[in-house]
Order: sequence, then structure tokens, then C-alpha cells
Amino acid sequence: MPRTRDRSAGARLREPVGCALFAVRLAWRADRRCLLQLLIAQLTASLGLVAVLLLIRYALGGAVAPGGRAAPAAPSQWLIAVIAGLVVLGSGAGILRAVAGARQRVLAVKVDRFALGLVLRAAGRVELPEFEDPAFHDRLQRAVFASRAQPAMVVTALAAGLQAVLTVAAVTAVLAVLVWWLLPFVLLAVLPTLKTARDERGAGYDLHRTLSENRRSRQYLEQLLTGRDEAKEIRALDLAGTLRRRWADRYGQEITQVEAMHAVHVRRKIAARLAGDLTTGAVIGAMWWLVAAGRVELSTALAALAGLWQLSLRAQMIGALLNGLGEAVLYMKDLQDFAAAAGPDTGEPARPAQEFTSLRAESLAFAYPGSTTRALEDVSVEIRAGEIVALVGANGSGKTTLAKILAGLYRPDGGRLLYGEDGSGAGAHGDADPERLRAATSVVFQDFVRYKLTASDNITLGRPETPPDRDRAVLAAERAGAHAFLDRLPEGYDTVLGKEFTGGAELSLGQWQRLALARAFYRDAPLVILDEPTASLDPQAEADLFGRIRDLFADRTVLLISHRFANVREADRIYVLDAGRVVERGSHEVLMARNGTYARLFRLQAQAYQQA
Ligand SMILES: Nc1ncnc2c1ncn2[C@@H]1O[C@H](COP(=O)(O)OP(=O)(O)OP(=O)(O)O)[C@@H](O)[C@H]1O
Repeated sequence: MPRTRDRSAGARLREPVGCALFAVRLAWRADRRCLLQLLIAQLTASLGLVAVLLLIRYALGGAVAPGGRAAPAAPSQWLIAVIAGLVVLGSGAGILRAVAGARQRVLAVKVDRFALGLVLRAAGRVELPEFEDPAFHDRLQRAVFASRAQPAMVVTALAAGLQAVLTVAAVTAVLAVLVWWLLPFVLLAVLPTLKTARDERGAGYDLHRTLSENRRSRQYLEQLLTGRDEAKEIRALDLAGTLRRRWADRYGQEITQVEAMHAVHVRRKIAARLAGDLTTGAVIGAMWWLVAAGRVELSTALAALAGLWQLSLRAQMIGALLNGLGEAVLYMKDLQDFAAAAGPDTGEPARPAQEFTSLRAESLAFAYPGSTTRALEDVSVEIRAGEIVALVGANGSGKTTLAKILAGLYRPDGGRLLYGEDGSGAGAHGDADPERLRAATSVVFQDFVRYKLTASDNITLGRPETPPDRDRAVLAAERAGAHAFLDRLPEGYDTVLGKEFTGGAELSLGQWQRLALARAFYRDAPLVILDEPTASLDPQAEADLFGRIRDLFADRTVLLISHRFANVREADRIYVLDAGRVVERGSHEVLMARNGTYARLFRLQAQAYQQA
């Protein structure tokens, strides 16, 4: 969606200035020494240009007599001294350019790191529901884009712009002394360029905004075509060509829009350039006539024309800079807004809670953001300390959704969530405080993350707030049945689990699942949520886990989600979900006696095993 353009003039001015200052602040915080060196180098270079102009004027004044004839008494030493002066100034300018270029590149990397760090910190603070919103992903993508190169670009453009403005001011002052009447013509020569620069500003940014989702979907296809995890299925289905065509299609749409935008602006730019150059040509012609008529000295005319030429060059430069700056400042706004929109910094990761007494959900209702149907409706469950509570139900019945709410990852839309005896863990609205819930919980998701880091990291990331403890990691791995295969890896626990990295190894899916379990053991939180924890385990490993679940999680409270009814029969209480509602609850014995959905599905599964 294009930006709204009906802002007041004050806001239109304040916003870019604010964004530019934000970029300067970023650079200042990233490396103030580097920033100052860059500014000093550029400002000194602009003073050098003024010196060059004055030298040319005096050299010509000495070499050319009034009326354009060569001065007979021009001392050759004077000319050689002037040339030597120009060489020294040229050399100084070269050195300054080298210093400024190097400082600029170093500063760009540092500012990039700083700005991207802001985005990553803000992204880490964003609540989970935001990730369901395509607009959030557009904002995130634009903030990442803005953090890369844009702040450095703003700072460099500001410094270069400052240099150009100072140069223009200095050259204008020289011209005002030499030929004051030339100044209005100079203005005439540069105005069209400045006008087109103003018109073009923002058009690139508007297009960038419009293309956000298209670019994300193209990047997703690029990931499919280049990712290691996807490579096998893409080849098995021979999908590469089909996906590449879709990718090319999306790129094609983007290129068409970029071409259309630039086609408009290049025409305007050419027209502005020609108009400006025509004025310059007319001024040169007039100057020729004035010199021929003896009204202006040749030396003055030449210095004035050199000045005019420099001025129009600088004006073109200022135009281009304004253009780039105006656009970069808009990108900066994306970065600034994204960094500001995330909640307050939570600082260090929270330490898992030591105690858990109870968690009670009363008549919970929940719909995913952007969804019209509710995933949960009037759901009441209770989990008391030391219990094993199970959720069962068909695909899509709401088990994982309920687990995510109980783990403090989503806030319910209706009903109450009470944490602790009498709801003592309540947050601001009387409901359980999600942060406290998260601190009390260790979740093994159905689609757990396979961190392409070392095996040890995969376990110890369960407790990010404390330094990794190898002994505890080994203990956790032993309890999860992962120690034997981790120990056999080329570098043991220090092996990187990702073949994209040098020395990297790969695990089987079941082994990854044990590693995820080891992470949960290592986290050592009082409430453990296991969502299909044995989906990838072999029957022996599965039987071992469920056979020992009370021992393994002694002194812990467990919420267990499983499709296999045999696995939950030991639970203290079982909740059967159907289409987002709890339809039955009780122990295995109670539910079997009731002879409802649970009993029917339990017998169905048991029969299947008996027949096999
Ligand atoms: N992120 C999401 N956005 C929108 N709808 C979702 C999202 N995740 C799940 N749903 C929907 O919510 C409902 C419940 O899904 P949920 O994952 O909780 O089911 P489940 O019982 O855990 O299923 P399964 O046994 O297949 O894991 C389903 O209708 C599903 O389509």
C-alpha cells in the first residue's frame, strides 16, 4: 500500500530530519571516531576545491594580460609554482579521498551490524501472534532491508551533501566577487535538476513497499531451491524447473514495475539536464561575446566558467544525493518504526521457575490472528503439581493450540487462565502472566527446531541464562537416550549438526527428537509439555520413554499430547478434544467405562495392533 501523502508540511519536514538524525545517531553509536574522521576528510576536501579555483584564477591572471593577450612579463617560476600548488592540492585531495573511502567502508560495516542488531533485538521481543500476520513480515523484511547499508548510506550522503553544499557556497562566494551577475544564470542552470530530484524522491520507496510481499514469496522460492533440508524432496519430485519458473515469474513482475518507474523518471531527468545545459551553453556564449567586446577579462571569464561548471556538477550531485537521501531516509523510518514497535527489552533470559502448583484454564476461547473460526471454544482443563495430564483428539482438534496457550505463547481471547493456587501468578489482567508461564515451562514441540549448531548447544540452549554445563548436558542426553550416539560423533558433543558447515554431521529424525528431549531435561522446568514426543522414535524407544515417564519426570508436572492412546493410559487425567472443545475428561478407567469417543478410539487402535 502506498504511503499516505496528505501529511502537513511540518510533518513532511520533521520526519526526514528525524530519520536522518536517527541514522547519524546510529553511526555515532557504532563508531564515533570513524564518523568524525570521515566528516573531517570530506570537509577538508571541499576547502581544497576552493583553493584550486583561486589558484586557477591567479595563475591565469598572471599568464594572460587584459584583452586576452599573453602577458609578456609572466615569470615562469610563478607558473611552475602554481602548477606545483595544483599538484600538491591534487595529491592532498587523493589522500583525503582514500582516507574517506576507507573510513566510509569500515563505518558502513559497523553501522550495518549495529542497525541489524536493533532489528534482531526487536524481532526477538515481538509476541508470537505477530508472526501470523503477513503485514508484520512485510515490516520485518523492510526493516532488515533498511538496516543493511541504508544507515551508512544516509550518513555518507549527509557527509557528501554537506561537502557539496559547502563547496557550492564557497564557489558561489568566489563567483559573487568575480562576476556577480552570473549567479541568477547558475540558479537557472541547476533548478530543473533539483526539481526532478525532488519529484523522483520517494517513488523508489513506494515501489519497494508495494513489492514487499512479492519479494518475500520470491525469497521463499529461492530458499526452496537452494536449501539443504528441501533439496531431497525437490529432487524426488523433480520440482526445480516448476519452482524456478514461478520464481522467474515473480521476478518478472518486479522488473516490469521497476522498469515502468524508471522509464518515467529518466525522461524527466533527461529533459531537466538538457534545460540546465542549454542555460550553461547560453552563459558560455554570452561570456565569449563579453570577452571579445573587452568588457570582461579572459582570466576572470575562464575562472567564472570553471566555477559555473563546478557549480552545475555539484548541483547535479546534490540532486542525486537528495534523491538517494530522501529515499534512504524513508527506509530509515521503517527501521526506526520496527525497532520502536517491539515491546520493552526484557534483558537477560528469565531463569526457569523452580516451583509449580497448578494451572487452570476456565472456558478458554481462542482464534488465530486472521482466522474467522475459533481453534478453541469453552475449553476448561486443570493441571496440578506432580500430575501427568494428557490431551488426545483427532488432527486439528486443538491440542497443540491449547498447549501453546498453557505455555504462555498465546493469550486466550476469552475465558480465564489461572496460574498458581488462587491465581497468584496472575499478570496485569488477572490472567496468568505469559512470561511467568514461559519461565515455568519446558516444551518439546511437535515441530521442534533442529539447531544447526553443536550437539552441546542443542542441549544447553535449554538454559540460555546460565553458562553451558557439559556434565549436566551429558546427564540430560543420557536421560533422553541420546548420549550413546552423540558420543560417537566425530567431535562428540562439539560436532556441528549441519552438513552445510565444515566438519558438520547429520542425525536421523528420531535422534533429533531425542536431542530435543535432552534439551527439555536440561531446561529442568517444573511443567513439561510434550507434544507428540515419540512421533519419530522407534517402538522400543517409545515404549521406554512412556514406561519410565513417571521416573524420568519425577517431581515434575507433565502435559502430554499423543495420538497413540496406549501412551496416555497412565495419565492421571485425560482430556479428549474434538473440533476445539473438550468432549470427555477423566482417567483411562473412567473414560473406558464411559464408553464414549475415547473408548471407541482406544479399542480401534488396540484392534489394529492385535490384528497385525
Ligand atoms: N498458526 C495457525 N493459524 C491459523 N490456524 C491455525 C494455526 N495453527 C493451527 N491452526 C488451526 O487450528 C486448529 C487446531 O490446530 P492444532 O494444531 O491445535 O491441532 P492439533 O489437535 O494439535 O492437530 P494435530 O494432531 O494434527 O497436531 C486447526 O483447525 C488448524 O487448522
